[in-house]
Amino acid sequence: MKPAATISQSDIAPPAHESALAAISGRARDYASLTKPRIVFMVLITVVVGYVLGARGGPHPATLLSTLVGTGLVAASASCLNQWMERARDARMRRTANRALPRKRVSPREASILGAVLGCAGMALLLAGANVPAAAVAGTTLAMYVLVYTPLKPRTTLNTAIGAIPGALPPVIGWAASTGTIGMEAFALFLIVFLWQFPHFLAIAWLYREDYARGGMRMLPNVDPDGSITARQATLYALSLVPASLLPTMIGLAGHVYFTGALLLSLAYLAAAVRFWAGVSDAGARRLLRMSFLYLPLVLLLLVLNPPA
Ligand code: HEM
Ligand SMILES: CC(C)=CCC/C(C)=C/CC/C(C)=C/COP(=O)(O)OP(=O)(O)O
Repeated sequence: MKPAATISQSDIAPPAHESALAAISGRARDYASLTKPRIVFMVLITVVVGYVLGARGGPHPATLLSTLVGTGLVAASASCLNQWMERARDARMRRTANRALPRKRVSPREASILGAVLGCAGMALLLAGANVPAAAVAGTTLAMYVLVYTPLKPRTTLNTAIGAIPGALPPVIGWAASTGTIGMEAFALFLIVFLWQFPHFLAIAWLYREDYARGGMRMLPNVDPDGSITARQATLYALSLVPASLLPTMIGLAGHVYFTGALLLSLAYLAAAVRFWAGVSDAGARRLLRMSFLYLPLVLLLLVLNPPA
């Protein structure tokens, strides 16, 4: 029988090419995580909706593709630069301490270069493959997110109201890419996503209030310990989202099935906010956050599926 002592490391270690592949895929995962892929995906859904509604009757696949890839790259750049700027604060918060920068799996220099390259590539693609209005809105979105919202996070609780502007501009990018203009319809899409964000991030701000305080971020729950103002604000914004959700039908952008669906969904979102307000709790905030993840994709789907009669 072969004595145990003769079993060498090479008997159990993976072959060299396999560990090299694992190291490369680990690196790729670290870089990809800097782009917050799930948020970029959701942002791109709002872009598609803006584009398709603007292009009813004749979407141009090549322009749509350039718009999506271009905006995706710009949004990825925004997240990357945001994490580069917040690396020290992210290290102090549990939710973000495991990110690639605080864990030192990617260097600040690499992240800033990646952010700049993604941003330039995305802007160039939008200019070449979409149009100037779409590129201008995307550039404004990037600048507002990175140069205004991100530096304001540790300074004022108004940061989120300002961050909601770049958050709501992506459907306008889509609309501008397909129509070359920014009109009333683009404003209706902007308004829905803008108002939708308040209950979304106020629920998050409540759930992570201790974490935000550790990181020195000024969020409403940090100056509102019993959550009454936070929950009231979430409810008021959910309430204003009810008429805003109906606007697309009123301005001839969507039909009556959309109207009914949007009414029911916005009332359900409002009910979750009211329930959170009636008895502020983590469970209530979690329900409201889950409802936010349900409301937006469904309303956007109805918008695309139900054109005006
Ligand atoms: C001021 C505006 C916003 C703020 C402060 C905000 C904040 C956040 C935070 C902190 C999370 C992480 C929650 C967690 O880890 O449990 C999150 C998740 C998410 N947000 Fe927002 N958000 C905003 C706007 C938006 C917009 C405009 C979209 C897309 C249209 C969006 C889509 C998402 C998605 C899809 C997730 C889940 C991502 C994941 O699980 O990785 N958010 N948001
Ligand atoms: C085209 C383009 C530039 C699109 C960008 C749109 C975008 C990134 C929307 C997200 C909005 C937002 C304020 C997210 C929260 O970031 P956060 O910094 O509060 O999140 P964190 O605390 O998890 O870092």
